[in-house]
Amino acid sequence: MKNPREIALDAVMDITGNQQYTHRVLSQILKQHQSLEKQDRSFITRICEGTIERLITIDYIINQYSSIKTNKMKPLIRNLLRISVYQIKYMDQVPDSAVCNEAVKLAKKRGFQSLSGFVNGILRNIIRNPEKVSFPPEEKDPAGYLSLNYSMPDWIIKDWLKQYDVQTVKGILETTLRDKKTTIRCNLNKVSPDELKKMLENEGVSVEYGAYLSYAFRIENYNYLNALNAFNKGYFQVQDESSMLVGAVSGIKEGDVVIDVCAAPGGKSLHAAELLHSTGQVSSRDVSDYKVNFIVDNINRLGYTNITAKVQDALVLDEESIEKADVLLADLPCSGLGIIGKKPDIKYNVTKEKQKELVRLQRDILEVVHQYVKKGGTFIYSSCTINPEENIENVRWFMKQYHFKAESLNPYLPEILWSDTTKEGYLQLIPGIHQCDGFFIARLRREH
Ligand SMILES: C[S@@+](CC[C@H](N)C(=O)[O-])C[C@H]1O[C@@H](n2cnc3c(N)ncnc32)[C@H](O)[C@@H]1O
Repeated sequence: MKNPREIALDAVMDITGNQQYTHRVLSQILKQHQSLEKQDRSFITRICEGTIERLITIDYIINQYSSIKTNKMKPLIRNLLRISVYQIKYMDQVPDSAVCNEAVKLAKKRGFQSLSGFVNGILRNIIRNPEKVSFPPEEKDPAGYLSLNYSMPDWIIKDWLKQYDVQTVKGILETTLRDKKTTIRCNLNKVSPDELKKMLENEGVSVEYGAYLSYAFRIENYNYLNALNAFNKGYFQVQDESSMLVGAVSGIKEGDVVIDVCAAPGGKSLHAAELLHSTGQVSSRDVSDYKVNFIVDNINRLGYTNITAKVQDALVLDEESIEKADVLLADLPCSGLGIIGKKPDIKYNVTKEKQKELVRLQRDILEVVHQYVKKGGTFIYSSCTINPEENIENVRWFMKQYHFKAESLNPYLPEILWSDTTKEGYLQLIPGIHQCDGFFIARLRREH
């Protein structure tokens, strides 16, 4: 029988060894161990997510106490040390000595009797001599300092420091590590925001209002979503407020035809269906059956009747859609640097080369899908990244190629989000400056 620490160790082994996504591994593991208490589930989740999120910092710390560097250690020992250091440094509720004893027991249980002394020595040394860790001085090496302190690859920090001042970069990094609430959109077709709030609170969930939209809430203290009545009844959809702003600025009117070309799991399509108030039609598309099934599940749960989902590769022209959309949503695949707080794996997987490939893919998709917009229709381009090449530079490129004009977002946005760029038709949301994920939205109108 495995205890929660061993389950967490196996999850971290799987994530780091097989390059699996943290959220997928966690959801599989938690499904396999459904009988676990809520407390144990959150303990496992916290250790896995936290260890992956802080991996650069944790390895840096271990390497200051060990003559054998983490990349030369046996994978089990390396990951056992990693989850233990995470608990020692970032989880106050666990006594350090217990973390150390449990790690030694686990090393023995997993066949590493001979290395249990090594594990014990390193962890005891970290506990006894915390001052031994030294980070590069911030003034001399800001990128190195920020990278090691906030566990972010060096090249990403250097890129951000070219675009933003140090305080903004720190804000992004701090928010990314801190902000762990789930944001939800109230399904106004079924329930009012106040009713939803009461219902969730009656189910023991902590609920806060969103920062920008009256139908957005931030929730925490629930076991899992499927265990909530309000979720099963389709009273809400998990969606970040930044992503809800796409619906807010789309200007969708009753009777409109909306096409969403990269839609799974359906956040923006479903919001569009709601904004149509049971009229019009949303065609929600993604590249595979696997992806489209997520949209279908959400349509069924939320109970909208004016939306259909189908497999359609956005790179392949769908003749029947040409000039059919009053509103086209293109929320394209991107480097995801705005949602690292929710998906920590992104920061380790993305590279400069991958970002360049994504820009090419985004432009290839735009070349095809812009044809679906009616003359005079609206085109909303969005992404969940803060990389300008995938955002404003793509929009500028697009406007040079095609007859589309940017339009002010201000009539649709809460005043607090107004800026020079929103007047020009685009909004770059930055974690730490804005109270939501990093996200980009541009609103364009087809001229002829
Ligand atoms: C940023 S996500 C979309 C999120 C979604 N709009 C929402 O609000 O829930 C990008 C999506 O693009 C899809 N995608 C990638 N390449 C595609 C292609 N060639 N055709 C259609 N969809 C594609 C991915 O499967 C992914 O679901």
